[in-house]
Amino acid sequence: MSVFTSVSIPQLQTWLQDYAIGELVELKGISSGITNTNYFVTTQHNGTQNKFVLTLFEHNTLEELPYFIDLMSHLAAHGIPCPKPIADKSGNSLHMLNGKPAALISCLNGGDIEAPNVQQCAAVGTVLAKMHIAGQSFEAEFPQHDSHNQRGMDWRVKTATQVLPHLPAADQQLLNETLAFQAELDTAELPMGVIHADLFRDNVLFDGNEIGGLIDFYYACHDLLAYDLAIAVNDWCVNADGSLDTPRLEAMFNAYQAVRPFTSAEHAAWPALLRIAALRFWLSRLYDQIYPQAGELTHAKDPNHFQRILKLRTSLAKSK
Ligand SMILES: Nc1ncnc2c1ncn2[C@@H]1O[C@H](COP(=O)(O)OP(=O)(O)O)[C@@H](O)[C@H]1O
Ligand SMILES: N[C@@H](CCOP(=O)(O)O)C(=O)O
Repeated sequence: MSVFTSVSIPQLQTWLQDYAIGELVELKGISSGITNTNYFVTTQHNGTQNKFVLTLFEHNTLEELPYFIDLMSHLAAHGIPCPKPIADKSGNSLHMLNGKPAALISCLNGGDIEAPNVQQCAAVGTVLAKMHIAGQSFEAEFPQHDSHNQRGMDWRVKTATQVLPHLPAADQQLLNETLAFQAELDTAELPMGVIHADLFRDNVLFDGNEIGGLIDFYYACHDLLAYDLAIAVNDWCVNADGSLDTPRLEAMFNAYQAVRPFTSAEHAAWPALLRIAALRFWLSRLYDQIYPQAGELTHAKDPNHFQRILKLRTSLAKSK
């Protein structure tokens, strides 16, 4: 159950008085999700019912959030299917609620899929490339935003230090070898921009083979564009043992290239980026396992899955 901060109906009714979205009809906690508190909110306005998602941010300060709110507004305005933040009567989309920063966003259609098919992987490749392109005008429009990378190189190095003493010798060796590899990796020629940074299957809503939308932009940041595709490939295009499934990989990769072709430097770095992307999620899952947050982690995620992926991507990179 992922409602960490409860909101009562009278509390929300008071909060919604600043918005022009009508009367509250229903408030329903969302059980999936592991980071923030989310509710479905239904209102009635001029005889029409509208559905929204209310998010209470459990780990971000109010100051950190405008980047994500402005990013979603920008992407939605540029045709990327993603939630649109709802502004109040004064034009503000961020407010405190029950001691937490909170925002209302539009509710998208569809649900997440466990076992994606080739068409769905292609659709993700296409939308991710379009998002990367739309991100360029976002960075030009909002140069003042500090896009803090919560899971970048500094975090990976710090987290590795925290988990290393708890690992068996073989995993320590794998981790040390990968840390040395990422420190040596020359990324100077690789295009950067806004990345989603966590485009896993649970962050894309599908209606059949059609994308309803991308959600959970709260790791978005300025980083290597091809790394974002590597993150998605490592979740969407793998078999149960972590090996890459060629038809899904080709579908996602080619669909991405059709919209934003890789540079030759990105092609050369691709095996390395798959490896770094595996490291990032191995580390976060290890950290959550070794240092569980009391009452918070409701859906434990298996670090060994990403250890296997990292080993496989390491062999792949060495074979190139
Ligand atoms: N804009 C949205 N439209 C529809 N459903 C949403 C939307 N945002 C979140 N959800 C639902 O809420 C769930 C949790 O959201 P998510 O952002 O992944 O939470 P967390 O950040 O806590 O992991 C999603 O799996 C999805 O079912
Ligand atoms: N999609 C990730 C979870 C999000 O990352 P975290 O750093 O918040 O744990 C996963 O499946 O591990």
